[in-house]
Amino acid sequence: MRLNLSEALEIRGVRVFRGALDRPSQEALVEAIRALARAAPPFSPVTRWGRPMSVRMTAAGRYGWFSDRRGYRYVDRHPSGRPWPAIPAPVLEIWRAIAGLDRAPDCCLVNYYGEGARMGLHQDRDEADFDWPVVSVSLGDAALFRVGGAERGGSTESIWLQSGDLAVLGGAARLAYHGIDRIRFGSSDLLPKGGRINLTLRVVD
Ligand SMILES: O=C(O)CCC(=O)C(=O)O
Ligand SMILES: [Fe+2]
Repeated sequence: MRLNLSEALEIRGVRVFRGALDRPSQEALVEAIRALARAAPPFSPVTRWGRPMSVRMTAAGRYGWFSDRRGYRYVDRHPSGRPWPAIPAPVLEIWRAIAGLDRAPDCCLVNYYGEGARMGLHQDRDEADFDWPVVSVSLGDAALFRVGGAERGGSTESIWLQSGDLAVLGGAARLAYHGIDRIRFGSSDLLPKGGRINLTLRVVD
């Protein structure tokens, strides 16, 4: 992994490292995610109101995130009943560069955005310790990322996340509301069928 953290900007306290991953690094990540998805096939979680989410998901690590009519939670197994695969080494390298060596992430959540997929404004608050950041990696098509404050209903700002960008929700922005309004389908040629992959690295418990 070649990481370039020199081009940093901030949106509502969320740090964005533009072009942090060069093309070979992005391709290496996609390869690793392909292998992960063979071991833990992506699925469409259902919200607690019974609606399938437009994003497909899978995960690696000790925990993956799951949702059904009982609500949202971390679980230690893929829906198949098998444990989640290990977090790929290049993904761990990104975490170490941002969050250091003291703690490895427990979860690498993998979100797949096809044409028309989006993710509503939410906080990442199912983790036990908000001192650890959530580190997000964007691969493939550009995505309109919206960020607000720690309270629902406040003002928001938006930025297009591009393939190879990292975003870090940490410090005062750890509980910032955020979401993906839309993707610009087909804007990147990283993924042969188009779409976007987002990875989020999290310390869970
Ligand atoms: O796709 C993204 O960039 C954000 C994903 C996200 O917020 C999440 O998985 O909690
Ligand atoms: Fe999130």
